[in-house]
Amino acid sequence: MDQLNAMMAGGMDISPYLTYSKAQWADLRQGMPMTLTLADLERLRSLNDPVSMTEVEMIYLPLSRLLSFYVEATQGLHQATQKFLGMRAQKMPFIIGLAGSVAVGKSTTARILKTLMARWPSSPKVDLVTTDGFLLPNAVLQAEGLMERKGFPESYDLPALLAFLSAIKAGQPAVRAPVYSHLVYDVVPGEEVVIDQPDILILEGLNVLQTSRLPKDGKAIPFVSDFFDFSIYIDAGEADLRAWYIQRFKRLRETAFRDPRSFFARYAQVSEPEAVKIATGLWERINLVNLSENILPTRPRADLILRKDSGHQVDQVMLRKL
Ligand SMILES: Nc1ncnc2c1ncn2[C@@H]1O[C@H](COP(=O)(O)OP(=O)(O)O)[C@@H](O)[C@H]1O
Ligand SMILES: CC(C)(COP(=O)(O)O)[C@@H](O)C(=O)NCCC(=O)O
Repeated sequence: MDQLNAMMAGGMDISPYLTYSKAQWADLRQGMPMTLTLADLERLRSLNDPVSMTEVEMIYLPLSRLLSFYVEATQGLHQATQKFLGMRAQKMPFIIGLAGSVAVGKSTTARILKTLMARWPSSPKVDLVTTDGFLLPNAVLQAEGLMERKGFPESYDLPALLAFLSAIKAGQPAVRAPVYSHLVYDVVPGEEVVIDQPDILILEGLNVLQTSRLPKDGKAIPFVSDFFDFSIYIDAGEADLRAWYIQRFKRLRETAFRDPRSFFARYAQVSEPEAVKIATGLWERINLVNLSENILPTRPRADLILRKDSGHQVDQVMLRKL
């Protein structure tokens, strides 16, 4: 600690990250071939996310190259342990955690990375799971007074998420995960996804880097991030996130909210100023509080931080060096 203080007093750079501008990061693509078409990108992009082919070239291809090195190195390390122990070679899935605020664009990034990695020459099996499936059902949230805390740590079935990750890491076949519907705003009873021994799993969600639950009864509870081989945090300023959330809400009024099954169907009927007021309220009461209390504090735990500018474009990349 004394040494750390001395370094800080001496003005030494002790940031654990290397920081790259967009252009510097883009250079690190090197020979990584473009394997996405514009049609692929249009299919992968979420509502209100203007991600472009240039963004894929400059940001996601270098990241795909970096991940290909990490996956190979991690598999090599795992094989070394198995060789040392005289064990039969067994596959160990590489797990990537993807965190960030509501409306930052995690889903689009996750789907682009999944597709790019699945198209590596080794054709790995890549799966994507979102943590919303592990939210407690609305009936439970209502009974516990947590409807306005959806997305907060206490709104998830953490033991179920940890059991899921531990089964995946152990290489178990056909591991099941529950499914959430944004349309009905609830977990879908009886619906599940089956994850069958992937080479790579992306786990995407607001709180995947969170650590705040302290051991109960002296028993240590693992963090979700203990299962990660690599983690990414998508970062943006609060004013931009708020604007994107409200813009998306307005666009959802013209699309998903028109579906009579939509939990928010009533918001398709109100005037636009009224809808903006409702979206601002949801942002301020729920998502902003969650961002400042539970999500943003986890940013320094990520291996890589993608920072977006107000146009939704990544303008800076920070890669952990320590
Ligand atoms: N009320 C809603 N109805 C339908 N789709 C929604 C709704 N809210 C969010 N979505 C969609 O759900 C996905 C996840 O959204 P979110 O949790 O805000 O994360 P992110 O924007 O970081 O991907 C996005 O693809 C978004 O378009
Ligand atoms: C479903 C979510 C909690 C995101 O869950 P995640 O997949 O990140 O675990 C979020 O998109 C959400 O709906 N938040 C509640 C407040 C709101 O309606 O905006």
